[in-house]
Amino acid sequence: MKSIRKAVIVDGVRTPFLDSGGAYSQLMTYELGGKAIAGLVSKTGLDANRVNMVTMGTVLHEIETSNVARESMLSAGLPATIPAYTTSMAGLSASVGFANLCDMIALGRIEVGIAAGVESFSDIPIRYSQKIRRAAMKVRQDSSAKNILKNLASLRPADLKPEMPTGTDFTTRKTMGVCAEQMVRKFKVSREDCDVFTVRSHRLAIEALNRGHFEGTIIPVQVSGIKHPITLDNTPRKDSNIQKLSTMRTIFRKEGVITAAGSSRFTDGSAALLVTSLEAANDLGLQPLAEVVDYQLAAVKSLEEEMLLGPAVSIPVLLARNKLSMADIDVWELHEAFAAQVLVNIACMARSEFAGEYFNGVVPGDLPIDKLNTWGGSLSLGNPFAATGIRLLTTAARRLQVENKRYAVVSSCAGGGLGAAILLENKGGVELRR
Ligand SMILES: CC(=O)SCCNC(=O)CCNC(=O)[C@H](O)C(C)(C)COP(=O)(O)OP(=O)(O)OC[C@H]1O[C@@H](n2cnc3c(N)ncnc32)[C@H](O)[C@@H]1OP(=O)(O)O
Repeated sequence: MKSIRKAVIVDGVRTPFLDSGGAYSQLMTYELGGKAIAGLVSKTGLDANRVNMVTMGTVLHEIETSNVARESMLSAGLPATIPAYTTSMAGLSASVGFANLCDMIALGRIEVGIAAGVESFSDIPIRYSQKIRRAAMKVRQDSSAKNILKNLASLRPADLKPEMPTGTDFTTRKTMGVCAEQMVRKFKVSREDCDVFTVRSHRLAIEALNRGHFEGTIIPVQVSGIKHPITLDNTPRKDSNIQKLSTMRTIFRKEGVITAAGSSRFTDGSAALLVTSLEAANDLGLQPLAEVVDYQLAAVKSLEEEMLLGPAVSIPVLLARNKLSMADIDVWELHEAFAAQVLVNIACMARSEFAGEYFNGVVPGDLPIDKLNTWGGSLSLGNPFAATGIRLLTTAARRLQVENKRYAVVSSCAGGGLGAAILLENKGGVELRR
């Protein structure tokens, strides 16, 4: 067994993120996933033969390509000899693949990995109802005309209705929006603060774009039938202002705080990131953006009241283990599932009334909003679930270099009451390859 080694993030890319139902509708999920992997290899100039493992997270599994990681890397033209596997942990699906690769690097099992994520809400697995599925299985066992007729007769017109994935949590039978509103009731964040946070997300995304922060990391995607390659996200909105947002109706609860604007949208996109051992990066002549120090996966106690409290249950544990305080972190990247959900997590960690229940009486502290998601977030950039995890890591690693800071924390909530926090450290200046 080799000793523990350092994993480093070399670089990351993503496709433009597009509202679902748009130009990526013609692509199957694996094709979209392949675009990010191919873009990463091309951007870094990596000899693909040096890649030891590919992971790809996805939430909406397409049955034909159940190991979407494998199909995506093959469609990207990577050598077939590289193993690839798909990771699934709701909104943390890509993050857990990334964490796996870091552990494999630390243990000396691999040197070079690609961690990717993909989501297409335009090609979702729509199923027949359970009654039809059962009847089909019975006919498969006995395909006599008598049995076919018997099973057909057992069906009602309503059974023919296809089942669409609804985004409803299986255990609680509630949508994420309803769950977020339930958290708002306990942690008391205001509609006004949610609107301000949403406007900020769009403003910062547009500013980051104009300042060129995404240059080179958003790879152009050519889709057949569309004349020009797609080069930009279509999600940030210039009309996201307080005047407009304050008049919008709430979506998930009449007396609630969450509007369409304050919700991340169903988005298509993919992202990929190169993670290597420090030695391999040196050997390949690649300058790492950041070292991966540690990560924490966690889950909440109550799915009813805390579904999207993942950051608040994972960040304090991660920081305590690394003897860091909230104030030691200069770069924060949190997934914005809903404006209200981000504010609830911040409130939970900052307010003494929750310290006893959640943190053994110790208040983790204030998460400085001026250091949070300063290049926009999921509200403005969109939320192709698994690809978001990789976008957050790439952004955090690049922000560390652009802002010349030491520590970054990336954190996400996820369906099923899951949460992750990842600690990155900048170990030296890098001239960003744009
Ligand atoms: C771990 C996790 O990530 S959990 C989170 C998982 N994600 C989710 O659950 C997704 C939640 N989101 C949703 O369900 C949907 O996006 C919804 C229901 C909130 C909204 O969907 P839609 O009804 O399609 O919203 P739509 O895009 O039509 O917007 C409604 C209106 O608000 C306007 N609007 C939406 N966003 C903005 C904005 N940021 N600024 C200004 N106006 C806006 C639209 O223009 C539209 O106006 P119109 O009616 O005049 O055309």
